[in-house]
Amino acid sequence: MSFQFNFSIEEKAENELETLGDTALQLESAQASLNPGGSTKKSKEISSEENVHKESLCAHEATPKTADPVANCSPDKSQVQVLPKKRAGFIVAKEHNIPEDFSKVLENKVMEAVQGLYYVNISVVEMTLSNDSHEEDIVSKSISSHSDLITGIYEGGLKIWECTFDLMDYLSEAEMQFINKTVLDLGCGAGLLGILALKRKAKKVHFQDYNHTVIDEITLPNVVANCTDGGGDGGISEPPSKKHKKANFIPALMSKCRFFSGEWAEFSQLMLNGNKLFSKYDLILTSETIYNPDYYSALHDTISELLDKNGRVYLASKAHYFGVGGGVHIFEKFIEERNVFRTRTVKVIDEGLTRYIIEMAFKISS
Ligand SMILES: C[S@@+](CC[C@H](N)C(=O)[O-])C[C@H]1O[C@@H](n2cnc3c(N)ncnc32)[C@H](O)[C@@H]1O
Repeated sequence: MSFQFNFSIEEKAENELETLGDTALQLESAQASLNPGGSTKKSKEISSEENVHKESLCAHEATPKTADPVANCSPDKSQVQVLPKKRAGFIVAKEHNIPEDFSKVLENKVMEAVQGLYYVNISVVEMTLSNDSHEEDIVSKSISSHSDLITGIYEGGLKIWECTFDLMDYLSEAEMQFINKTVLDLGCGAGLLGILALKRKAKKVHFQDYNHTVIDEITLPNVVANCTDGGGDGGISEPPSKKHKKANFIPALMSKCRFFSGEWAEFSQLMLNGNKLFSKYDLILTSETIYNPDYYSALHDTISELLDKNGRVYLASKAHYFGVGGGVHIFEKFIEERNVFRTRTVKVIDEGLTRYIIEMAFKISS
């Protein structure tokens, strides 16, 4: 089965897109920017209003830029607003059906590429969604509150966050083996970590995000766009280039994937209770998910319930998230107190605000 990427953008969007620059418009132009420079940092003014926290979370907008996204994210410039703390827990978990016609998923999407992976241009998604009245309405809420995080409402999955690239680098450097592994991209957002695992021949890859809009508008399109052979050898290593406008879709790859939205405790219940065939994960990959200590309990329990007893978690995080209060050291302390997992720092990225890759495993495994 083959399909053609459909980039039928409405006229208005197309006009507005011109302001994004040449590379935003075409998938094939994205091919030219396969270096890690496909993203840039988010830098917003910090309001002095009470109750508005600032933090050094650094999301990379999926807009075409040329600079290195990681190097671009210096802590002093990367502050974004986050609205007042409120516990998440209102979003019930559900599984998302994969549409039969995969090409529909890519309609009105503009793709870019980074490190050999496709991802949707977030500005175009935002434009499309902000014109629609949408059930979750996270785009309008995020724009109107000038925030990349609205606790309990929107948890940041529309953007690609810096540590995703750190973890991708680490997985490559460590030559992580995915063959026959069941993998969870936890708090997936764009889903690049899960897509990497899929490309490296994982047996199954599950994607989870808090917001269903993120799964439908970002994660699913990204996975679909990467499940092509680029007109080549039947693998998915090369995305379609300028010469290969028709991408050959590989349905078997999509059949390895499942998509879920909802709060972590709810997700865990859905997998354990509503899913007789569920087998625990060999690998859980998670990036920039420990910014809020209020979520640690749910995160810890979800991992302990869903990870195979010999499984491993690879977690990427900044040292500290100003304003929200989470970070690597406070998370490790929490884990230590619970006494279920052991943690090991496997990589430190010492640029600006230090970032870490942490490995977690059960203390008692076979
Ligand atoms: C800052 S975003 C990071 C997205 C992506 N991993 C990345 O690095 O680009 C944090 C992600 O964690 C997930 N998340 C945060 N808190 C959550 C919660 N309490 N329940 C479920 N998911 C949550 C959201 O889905 C969100 O996409």
